[in-house]
Amino acid sequence: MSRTIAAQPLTQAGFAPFGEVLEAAGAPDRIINRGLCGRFHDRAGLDFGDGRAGISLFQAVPRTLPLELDLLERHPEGSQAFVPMGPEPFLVVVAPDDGGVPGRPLAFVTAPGQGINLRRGTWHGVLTPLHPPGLFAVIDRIGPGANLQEHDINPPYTITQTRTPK
Ligand SMILES: NC(=O)N[C@@H](O)C(=O)O
Ligand code: NI
Repeated sequence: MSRTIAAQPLTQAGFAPFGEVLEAAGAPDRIINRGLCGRFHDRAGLDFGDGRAGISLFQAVPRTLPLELDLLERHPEGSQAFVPMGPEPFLVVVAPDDGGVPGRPLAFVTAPGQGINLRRGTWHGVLTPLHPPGLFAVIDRIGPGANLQEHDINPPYTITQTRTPK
C-alpha cells in the first residue's frame, strides 16, 4: 500500500473517530452577553484522568508540505486540545490504534478558526503549523507520569497537499 497520504480538509465527520473539531460553525448553542456573543457550548470531550487540566502555549516551527511523517505519539492519560492563536491553517495527522501500534494515518488541513481536541489515547502527529507564527494554546493533562507514548514510523509516510473530498 502507498506510503503517500493526501491531506484533506478537516471536518467534524472525518475527525470524529479521533476527537472533536473546535469551531464556531452553525448557530450558537447560547446567546450571551446581552445578545452580543454566541456561545458554542461545551464542545470538547476533555479527559485528564488522575491529573488536572492545564493550559500551555506552544510556539512551533512551521513546516511545509510535502512532509515526511516518521513519528506518531499518544497520551494514554489524557486528552489534548490545540487552539491556534491566529487564522493560519495547520496540519493534523491522526491514526487508528491497531493492536497497540498506529494503523494507517489520516491527514487533515484546518481552515481558519478551527482547532482540535484529541481524545485520550489517540495516535497523532506532533503539533505541525504550516505558516508562522505557529503559536497555539494547548489544553492537556498536568499530572504525574510520562503520559507520552511515541512510535517511530519506518519507512516514513509522505504527507502531500490537500485533496478535495469526493
Ligand atoms: N509533547 C508535547 O507536549 N506535545 C505533543 O504532545 C504534541 O502533540 O505536539
Ligand atoms: Ni500530543
